[in-house]
Amino acid sequence: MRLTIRDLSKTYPNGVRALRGVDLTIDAGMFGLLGPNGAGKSTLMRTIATLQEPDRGAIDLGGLDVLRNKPAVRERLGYLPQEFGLYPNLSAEHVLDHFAVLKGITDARERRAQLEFLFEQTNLGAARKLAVGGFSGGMKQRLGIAIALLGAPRLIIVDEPTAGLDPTERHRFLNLLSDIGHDVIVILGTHIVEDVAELCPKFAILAGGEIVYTGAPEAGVAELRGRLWRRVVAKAELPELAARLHVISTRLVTGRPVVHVHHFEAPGPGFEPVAPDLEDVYFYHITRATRLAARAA
Ligand SMILES: Nc1ncnc2c1ncn2[C@@H]1O[C@H](COP(=O)(O)OP(=O)(O)OP(=O)(O)O)[C@@H](O)[C@H]1O
Repeated sequence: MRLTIRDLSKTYPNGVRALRGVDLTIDAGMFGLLGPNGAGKSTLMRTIATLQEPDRGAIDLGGLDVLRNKPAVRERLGYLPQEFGLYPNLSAEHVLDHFAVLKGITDARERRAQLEFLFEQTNLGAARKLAVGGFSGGMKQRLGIAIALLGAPRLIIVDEPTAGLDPTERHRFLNLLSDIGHDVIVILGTHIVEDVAELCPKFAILAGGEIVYTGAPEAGVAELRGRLWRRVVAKAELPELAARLHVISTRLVTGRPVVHVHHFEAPGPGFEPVAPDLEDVYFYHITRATRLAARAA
């Protein structure tokens, strides 16, 4: 199964260009879609999920033209949106059963079997009779993924699923995602770099509606090896450094700013080499795109 996206563009009526000629090829397995707030991740995922129209472009799912065969795509799709409401007084079992019917699983025995399996998989068995209004954020997200997994979808899209979860629930959720079959395409949209580092053999970075990087996390890290430098700086130095060098990030380490700079050799006294990680890859490509856009303007 392969998902191919070609030249996908979307401008909202207010003039925001949310997607600008997006090209992506996504094979079975976990695929991370990483980008800052407003990058266009939700727009891209909603378009793949047939919930909104692009202005231009094509999407193909294993030979199926997604934009022209929406009902057929929906049969193969599981989608966990960023925000979703559930009737708070209904039990988890009632909710899941209801969505199973909507998904077209009309045979009662088949529906029972799927509910058993999904409550087991999402570790919500003990809570199935409880009203969802009392669920924690993590339980709600796990119920959301159970809903998305109904009907054994071939394409699963989850939008920012770990935002707001505590570390225990976040790990539980990521483990759950990693257990989904390997012959299924799972697109994980997130702004959390560690989610991608922990789960995704392939990923893309979306910034300003454009794909600015796509590949394997290790390849992205390898490209930066030997080109990354760090230095503890005074806050007052930052503007001058940023004007002169490609500063990819400024982090506070025990209250003092530490810059990471992309440069082919040591950029000056006091800089020491640093081994890149995926966060550096993310910041490098985001800042590079911003610099290129500023130069073109
Ligand atoms: N319905 C809409 N009408 C107008 N502008 C929109 C609409 N939906 C999104 N946008 C704008 O399009 C851009 C991309 O939004 P989108 O929600 O796709 O980004 P995102 O990467 O998912 O961000 P976030 O993580 O904040 O949800 C943003 O500038 C956003 O304000």
